[in-house]
Formats: sequence, C-alpha cells, structure tokens
Amino acid sequence: MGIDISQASLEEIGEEHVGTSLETPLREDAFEMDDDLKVELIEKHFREIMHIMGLDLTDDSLKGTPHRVAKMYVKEVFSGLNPKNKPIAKLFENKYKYKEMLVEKDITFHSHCEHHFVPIYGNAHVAYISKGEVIGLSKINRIVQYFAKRPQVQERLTMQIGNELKEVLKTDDVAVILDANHMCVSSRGVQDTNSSTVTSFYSGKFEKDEQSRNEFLKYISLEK
Ligand SMILES: Nc1nc2c(ncn2[C@@H]2O[C@H](COP(=O)(O)OP(=O)(O)OP(=O)(O)O)[C@@H](O)[C@H]2O)c(=O)[nH]1
Ligand SMILES: [Zn+2]
Repeated sequence: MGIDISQASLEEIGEEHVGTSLETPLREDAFEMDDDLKVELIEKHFREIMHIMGLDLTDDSLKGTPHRVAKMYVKEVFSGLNPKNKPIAKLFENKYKYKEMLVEKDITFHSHCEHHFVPIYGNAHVAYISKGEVIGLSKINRIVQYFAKRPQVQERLTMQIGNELKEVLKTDDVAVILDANHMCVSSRGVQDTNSSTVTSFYSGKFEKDEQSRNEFLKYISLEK
C-alpha cells in the first residue's frame, strides 16, 4: 500500500497528483487501498470532524453517522473514483443501418462539487451518430452516472462523458450537454437559487456541422 492515511498527516495527502486536466486528479497509489479500508479510515476521520464540531457521538441518532457517511462516500456518491465500477458498455451491430443521430435526453445525474463537496444535480443530454455499432440505451445513462459519481467540476464531467462515448462507440460524432444546479451556489456562498450551469461537448459532425448541432439542440428543446 502507498500512503497509510491513518499515519500520514493531512498535508501529505493529495499534494501530488498525476494525469492531465481532463482526468480526475488522483494520487498515483489511489487504487492500492481497498474499499473496506477506505470506509474504515474515513469513518474514523469523520467521527473526529463531528467531535470537533461539538456533537455528542454517543447520541443514538448520531453515533452511526460517521460510518454512514464513509460508506456513502466510498460505495455510493464517489464510487466513480474506482475504475472497477466503470459500466461495461454492451454494443450491438447497427444491423438496421440506422444512420441518423440518436439522442438520449433528460438523463438525471447527481454529482458533487470538488471545491465544497456539496451536490451538483441536473440533466444530461447526449447524442451520437453510429459508425457501425450501437450502444444499449441504459449504458449511456450509466456512463453519465459513473463519471458524475466523483468530486467534479462541471466542465470536466462534460468532457469525460464525451470522450468516453467517443472511445466506447468508436465514433467522433458525439455531443453532450449538461444543465445543472450547484448547491455550493444555491445553498451557501452567493445563495442564488435560480441560476443553473450549462456546459457542452461537441465532436466530429457536431463540432463541424451547424445543422447537426442545431438538430440536436432542437430535440432537447434548447433551440427552435
Ligand atoms: N468553473 C467551475 N466553477 C465551479 C464549479 N463548481 C463550483 N465552482 C466555483 O468554484 C469557485 C471556488 O471559488 P473560491 O473563491 O475558492 O471558493 P469560495 O470562497 O467558497 O467562493 P464562493 O462560492 O463565491 O463563496 C466558486 O466560484 C464556485 O462557484 C464548476 O463545476 N465549475
Ligand atoms: Zn462548490
């Protein structure tokens, strides 16, 4: 195992990371610790945070919270940090020779802002044009949700989904739009409950051909 977080000071953790800006910044030894140990260590540290906040950890309702939070982080809301949870995208031959774009719209996703660790939630709209293979529809939703289940910024989430679809579907013709609410903007800080954030990824025909892009926007009702 690399860094033992029970012994390392918090300053040592997360100082260095590898990868390009498109990748989620992860420590080189991020996958050396198994999930159960992560839960155990996060639980311990979260108990400490609650204790510092003055909460009584012997209270019936609170005593299980450190474990609940740790389990939720590792196995639920941040499960997309573990490549073992990456969905296996089942592809089919495009036997019907369908050559138009396929749009999967209003895909619900929940993520967390990497700056404040509070929820980001919204909808994703995805389109692609097959180059010979088609994907099972639910796998598009699963790919969106896998990348959402990480600490994120919306720009990177959008690009990670777009690039994954290009790779899986072996086509350049991919478009992704995310429209999301950031609770770090609505529930704290500036406290704007109205604004939402729209980000886009256009590749291949969607980048070069205005007609394809407008067709996609029309299907998702962002443009007439
Ligand atoms: N570009 C981008 N910024 C984000 C995203 N999510 C949150 N942010 C912003 O990240 C910024 C972090 O800025 P800081 O000034 O370090 O944090 P802060 O003092 O808590 O800022 P306030 O939210 O303005 O109170 C804030 O402006 C957030 O609104 C995102 O997905 N993309
Ligand atoms: Zn934030």
